[in-house]
Amino acid sequence: MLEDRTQPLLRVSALLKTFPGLTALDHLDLEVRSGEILALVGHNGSGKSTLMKILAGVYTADGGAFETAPGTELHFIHQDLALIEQLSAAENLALRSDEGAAGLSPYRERRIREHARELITRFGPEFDVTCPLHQLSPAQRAVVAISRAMDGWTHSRNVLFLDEPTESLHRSEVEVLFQAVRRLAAEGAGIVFVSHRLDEVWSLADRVVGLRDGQKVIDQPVVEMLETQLIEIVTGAPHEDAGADGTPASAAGDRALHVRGLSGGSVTNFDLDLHAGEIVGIAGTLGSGREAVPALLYGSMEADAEVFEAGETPLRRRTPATSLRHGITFVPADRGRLAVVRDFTARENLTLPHLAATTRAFAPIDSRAERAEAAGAFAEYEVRPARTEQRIALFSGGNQQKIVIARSMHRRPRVLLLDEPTQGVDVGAKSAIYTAVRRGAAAGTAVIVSSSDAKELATLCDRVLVMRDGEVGAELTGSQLTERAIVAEAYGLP
Ligand SMILES: Nc1ncnc2c1ncn2[C@@H]1O[C@H](COP(=O)(O)OP(=O)(O)OP(=O)(O)O)[C@@H](O)[C@H]1O
Repeated sequence: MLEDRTQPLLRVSALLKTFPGLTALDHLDLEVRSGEILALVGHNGSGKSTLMKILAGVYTADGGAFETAPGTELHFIHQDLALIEQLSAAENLALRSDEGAAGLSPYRERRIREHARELITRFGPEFDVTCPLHQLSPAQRAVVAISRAMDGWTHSRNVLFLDEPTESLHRSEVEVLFQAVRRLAAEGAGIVFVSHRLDEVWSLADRVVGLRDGQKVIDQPVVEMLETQLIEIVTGAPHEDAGADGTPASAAGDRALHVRGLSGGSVTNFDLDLHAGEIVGIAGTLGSGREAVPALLYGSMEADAEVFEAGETPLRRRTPATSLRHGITFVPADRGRLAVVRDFTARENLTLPHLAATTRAFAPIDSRAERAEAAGAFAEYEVRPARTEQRIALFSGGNQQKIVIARSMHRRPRVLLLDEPTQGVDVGAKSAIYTAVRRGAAAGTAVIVSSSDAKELATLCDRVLVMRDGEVGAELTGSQLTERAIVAEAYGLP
């Protein structure tokens, strides 16, 4: 244990972690001091989550050590949030505190509900704390995880690790979270913040530690850094604006979707005319309906529609299976639960939905064709490590996202529905995904992108529908389509 109060709260020395055939952490040294916010950055697969898992006791290191100051606790919010999906927000929060044991108290239910509400409203709009977590949006689940990590601290000199906590949050929600984080740091906590959003690193961090292939390549105060320098360190490549590689596809072609009066979840009377080759964004704050639109269009969320036509074909009973048959595919935000078969290899996950293409009649799967297809997708999307035979669950979060997007683009769908497509993805991969989406649109796919990232929508889309209170509040195109305008419309600002 670190004894002296002027010493760091956490010191990591020469930490080493290997997995078969790769070194995930290569003799990493790191210090976290009281009162500082440290941004931990690095490309997908650079070792950030591995470091946190070792400190949290999930993995054992193969070498090196770490120590904490007396009384300092380490708290973690992992990418997968580690919440119990079948329980409500209130119950998840009660598990963290002594309330979980007070099962006989008649007032227990009310008390845990009130406690949960109190914690959750620190981070923005209140929601139903008694509803099971799997019915909440990703952003609401993140809010529950953050509330749980900050609940019940007896003193402030703890270290809080946040692994991409803002991925599903809108900009204003991010600012609420940042204010809470800054308050904790000002009270003496050490914060380690993992993010691929460099603008967030800029606005929040005091110091930046950069990892590349498990090694520390930079450790310096943020004020001494240039943004381009940071991007180069993280990607290992000269900086190019992620959105600067081509103009948005704008050739509006045949009708892909014609929808009138779509209602379901928090959305009412949603109308859409989508054409081949168009990229249409869906923006809006948490609770505006933005996050429900792709699932409603896909049929994975219950919805009614007065008119729903794919091309010229009316779809009366819509389910994911009928959508797929009519060329409508969906990449959900919550890929860990909804988009991958965790025990299958990356190759199997890539080729599963379209095995017919690599299967000859009455013959086993043509594994050579399947392998060639997987290798091609890995190269195109820069998936790391380039091991198509590795179980998908062993890839880092961002690399899993690249695999899922590659899969859905493969069969040239009529309509591609993307929910938070670059969540957890580094700047290099973001650029690869934008290029692939534009290429798909140029080849005739109509794309819907629901995103909390206004800059992403302004960069990628031909037009953006801004949701407010479950309805389309504004449609932005041409010169009106800017990041600022999207945010202003989402919040009803002048
Ligand atoms: N259990 C495991 N078995 C084998 N390899 C693993 C395992 N866990 C992680 N890895 C590998 O270790 C490397 C580091 O992964 P890690 O998840 O720490 O990256 P990361 O920096 O958090 O990435 P991301 O930004 O995509 O979340 C990657 O190459 C990953 O594939």
